[in-house]
Amino acid sequence: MTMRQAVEAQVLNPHSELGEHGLRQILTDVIEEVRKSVNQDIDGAEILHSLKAPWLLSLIKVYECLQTFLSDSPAPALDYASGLSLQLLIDIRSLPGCSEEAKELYRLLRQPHLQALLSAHDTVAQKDYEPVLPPMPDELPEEEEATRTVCLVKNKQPLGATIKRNENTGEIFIARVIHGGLADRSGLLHAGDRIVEVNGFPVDGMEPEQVIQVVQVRAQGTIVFKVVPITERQVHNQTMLYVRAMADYSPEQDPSIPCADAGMSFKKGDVLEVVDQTDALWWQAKKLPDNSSCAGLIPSTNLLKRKQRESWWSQPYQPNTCIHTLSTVEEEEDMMAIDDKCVEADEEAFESEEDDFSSSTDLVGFRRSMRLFRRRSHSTAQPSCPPRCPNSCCSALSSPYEEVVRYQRHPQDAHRLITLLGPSGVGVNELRRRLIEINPKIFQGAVPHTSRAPREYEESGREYHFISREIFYNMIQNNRFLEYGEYKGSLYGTSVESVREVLNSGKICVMDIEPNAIPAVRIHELKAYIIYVKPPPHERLKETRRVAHITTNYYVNRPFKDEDFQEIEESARKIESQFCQFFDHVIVNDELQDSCVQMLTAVRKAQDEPQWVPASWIRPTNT
Ligand SMILES: Nc1ncnc2c1ncn2[C@@H]1O[C@H](COP(=O)(O)OP(=O)(O)OP(=O)(O)O)[C@@H](O)[C@H]1O
Repeated sequence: MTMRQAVEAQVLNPHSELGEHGLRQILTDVIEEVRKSVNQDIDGAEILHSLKAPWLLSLIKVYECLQTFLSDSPAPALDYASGLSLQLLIDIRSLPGCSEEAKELYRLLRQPHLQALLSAHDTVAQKDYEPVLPPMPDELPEEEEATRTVCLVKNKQPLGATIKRNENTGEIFIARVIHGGLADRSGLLHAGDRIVEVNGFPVDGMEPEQVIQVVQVRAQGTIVFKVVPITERQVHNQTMLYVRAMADYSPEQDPSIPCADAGMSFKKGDVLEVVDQTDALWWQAKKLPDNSSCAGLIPSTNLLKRKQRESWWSQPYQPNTCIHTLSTVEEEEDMMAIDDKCVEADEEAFESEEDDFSSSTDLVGFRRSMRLFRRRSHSTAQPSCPPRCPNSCCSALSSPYEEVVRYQRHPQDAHRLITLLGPSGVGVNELRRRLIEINPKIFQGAVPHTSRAPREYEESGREYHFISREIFYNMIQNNRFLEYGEYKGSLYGTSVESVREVLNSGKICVMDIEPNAIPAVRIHELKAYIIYVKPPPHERLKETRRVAHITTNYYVNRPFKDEDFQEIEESARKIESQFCQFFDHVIVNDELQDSCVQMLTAVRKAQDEPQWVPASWIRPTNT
């Protein structure tokens, strides 16, 4: 007999029991029938015919059974099963010589889970669902406020709430509840609740420190708060916000923080998840990657800006950094001991030196010229931003927090610009050169512009874009340069177009920059990934550069001296302290081979893995 026949037989014999098995059969059969019908092209007559099909009749019968069951709600046979079982136990125990069956029944009835089951049965049978509340006092004083008693079980972790005192009334209030802390997780204490008692001690008139002492008496165990709940709770402003810290912050050094223990320290470059911005002054945030469930207090943007202005502890990056200067770097004037064994450097020497490295057009002399220009200009006062700073770096960098979002480059999108940054002599150029050499089909530098005349062997668009001074100035006016400068009477610069050209060709553009150019490359279009090349510890620096040669302001290729190492280290310290918040990756340039491998890995990550990037790159902001 098939399943379907069985079901139909059941329908034809209405007196047979519709047991669980039968019901399952009916439902299985119905599903089967429906599946078949769906696959068939059924016309109207067939649908009508199927209305008297046995499976449909079975289904109707099931429906009717369910309806009957719902209308006759089941009533308990008795509502004192636990009492009955107790009586039974007493009776069995008093039997003089009881049978094995009676002993077994005694054992069964004594089992705690059976007793619990019978008790639950009685509770349901007696519909005894409400808690027993103490009787209401007949006469309640009208002005008495409704209080709530809150018991929290503490296990060494902090309570996760701060308190404040109303100076006029002396009343103690919960100032804020820390996101993810004990009080927050309990859901019973809220900012604005008035604390009346702690562990039975009335707290009105106490100093907040005294209240804390009462709470801290018990490091562990139950703490009982009697509170008058706030009537209108603040709506928590919990929009998801991720920021990168552009300044260091230490609650221990901040006398204005409401509760230093609840504060969270952070360093430049840390990514923070702001979980609560309800308070205008003190936000709550977690440091990513998030290891703790509990948030900490951090100053809001406005408050931190104010603190920075007051310059208490942090020295934010002063954004007068565009190297938009056309001041000519004069010939050497400063005193410096000349090493006779070395070749004195001039631009020509640098350029032929570069040409010796490789015939690659990426390795033109611009970099040396540019670096020399930069080095020399570093000793002079930094120019300030021109009125129309091309990259609005002033506004972007003066904020102590930069909003960031997680971004992963789509394979079809242009590559991110790879920028290398580091103290002069650390090996930025070496690493950049090696990267391009590894795979020139993938990596390429941008062709710079210059106002100087081409040499015999040079071709415009290969070594440089050779342009007139006027055109160069015009490009400066139109903010076309990521950075530019003047060296020995000629202008040099890297334009956005040159970088764009490389990116549009599908290659990865690799560029070395000075810190001053950071704002110019951190833009939506280029999405620069900044790799900082850091010197290794002093001994390793000396060891690895034993046979290497440095090119200084004056000489090409002379062996490294102790002063060079000191200069590199000093410059590294300055760059790190001012700009570390912009580093996406740090490579310690110890063994050259290792550094190259690290660089390839970093470049792959930059292009293929999600990274935190400024939110303004992804969506326009109002700032
Ligand atoms: N890890 C390393 N081990 C040994 N030598 C290195 C290492 N990195 C770089 N060098 C060598 O150090 C010298 C200086 O490197 P490089 O010219 O790349 O410096 P730089 O950071 O570009 O500075 P600058 O812009 O002033 O030229 C070069 O001779 C280079 O080969």
